[in-house]
Amino acid sequence: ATATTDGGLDLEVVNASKQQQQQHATKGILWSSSILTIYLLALIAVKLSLSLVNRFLFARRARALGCSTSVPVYPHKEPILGLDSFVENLLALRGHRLLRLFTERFLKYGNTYYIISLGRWQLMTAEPENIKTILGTKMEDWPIAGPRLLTVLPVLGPNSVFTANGQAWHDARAMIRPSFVRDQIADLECFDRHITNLLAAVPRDGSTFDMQKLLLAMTMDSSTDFMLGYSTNSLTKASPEAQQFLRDFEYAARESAKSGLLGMLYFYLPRRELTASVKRLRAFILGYLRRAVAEKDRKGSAKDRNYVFLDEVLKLNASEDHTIDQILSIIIAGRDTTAVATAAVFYYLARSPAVVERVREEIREVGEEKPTWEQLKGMKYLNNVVKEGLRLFPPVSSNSRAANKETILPRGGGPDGKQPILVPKGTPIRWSLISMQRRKDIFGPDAEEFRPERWDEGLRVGWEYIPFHGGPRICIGQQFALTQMLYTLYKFFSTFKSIEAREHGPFLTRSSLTSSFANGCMVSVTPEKM
Ligand code: HEM
Repeated sequence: ATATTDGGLDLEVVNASKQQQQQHATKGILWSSSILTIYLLALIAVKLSLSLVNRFLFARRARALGCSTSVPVYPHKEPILGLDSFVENLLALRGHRLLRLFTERFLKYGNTYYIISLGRWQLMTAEPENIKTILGTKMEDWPIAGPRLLTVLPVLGPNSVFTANGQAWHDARAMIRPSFVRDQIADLECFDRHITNLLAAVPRDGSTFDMQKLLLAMTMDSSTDFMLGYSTNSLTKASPEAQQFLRDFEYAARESAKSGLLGMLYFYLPRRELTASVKRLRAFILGYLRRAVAEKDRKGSAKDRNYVFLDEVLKLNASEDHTIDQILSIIIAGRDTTAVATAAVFYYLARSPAVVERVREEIREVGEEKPTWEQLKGMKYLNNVVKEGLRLFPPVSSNSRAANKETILPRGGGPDGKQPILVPKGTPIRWSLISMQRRKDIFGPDAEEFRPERWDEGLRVGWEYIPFHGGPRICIGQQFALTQMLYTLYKFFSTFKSIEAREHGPFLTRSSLTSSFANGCMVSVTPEKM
């Protein structure tokens, strides 16, 4: 290019070379984006082929192991993340119909089926043989993991009896087991004190009250009494610290349920309030722990009762943190469950006057103001009433685990769902006790009805009825809970002639750490002594 007076050629030349540069750049971009596209397509193709190969190999292994490869699948409209079922779950959760939705799906798709849960295949089951395998015969293949772990992890940490697996779980369970031997459970003084407080709080003028709320207060009072030796006394005169403990406990339980729902996402959300609540909960227990240490050798302490869990645990010289982990676990495991299970019995009794009459007859036969453990256990009908309540509304209505290796479940495959299936490593599984314990093919056509007499008619059940689960991790507080329920019912129907339902809407349940009545258990009583 030569110079001109106005420099025009120079400009043209510059413009031309700019254009060329731009063309080069555009070509470069196009080139690299096509390479990227080819690379991505190749990656997808490789992934797809690998997944097809894996599927093929998996199916071959399954067949070689005698497993069926045909397992029902939820008919997703959005089959990548499974957002359709997720939204359906969320809506049901908000409408307090999640448990009902689980049951409806089992009726539609079979007692074991696959569903996508936020991009991940998950198994659902209401099959006793599968649950027996997960909790019993192949427990090692199905540790506490996935949603079940996430739900309690923020509050209990990884070393509590309720969250740990393997040796850590063995150690934690061994630490608390001696505290649940029969002699302790049969000490009814503690229950008596708190049921007396509950009875005093029941309105005598026939007005409506929430039985579930009273029972939640009572079980918190009795479990803190049993564990710490001092009760929160929420039914009578809760101290400001006890009131704060109750608030923190409720808050932590609510937040835990959220973490179960949101999964790992929850751990990225700000959790300052939860951290503060958990810190206060632990400090509350620590206060009693240190007091127990100080009082260990001192006589005549001001404790509410003679047998105290904490005193027994101190003998083991475990660290403060470890002890607090276990105490918090037991309160979380035992408080709401026992309250809701008892509320469920009241819920059904409030709708079954003939059953109440039989219960009162049996109480009259015993005729004691304060029955013994043996007398309570000998009350056949009352025990059946409790059993039937726990069948229709087990407070741990649904639960889950995840496979830590490729493993076999005995049911779910083939046209009748009765053949074994091979489950890939990492698969989470959720079971629904409430759906299983209401199955008509197990409990008969009237499975949805409250009929305690069914337990006297030769009904033979094993893993079909497991409100406390089964296997090595069976609820350690089962006898504690049953005794408290029997004692509560005995004292209640020694005091009141009848109980009436004051709410007749559908059976709505709130799903949190455990299940509960979404709108409480609204009843009134007839204030007449026997
Ligand atoms: C009606 C009342 C109760 C019901 C329905 C119930 C139910 C259950 C269930 C289903 C489990 C197994 C959870 C799992 O493996 O994921 C469990 C575990 C447990 N429960 Fe209960 N429970 C009740 C009351 C209690 C009480 C009163 C206590 C203690 C005072 C208690 C303490 C525990 C503990 C510590 C575990 C963990 C056991 C382990 O993993 O080794 N529960 N409970």
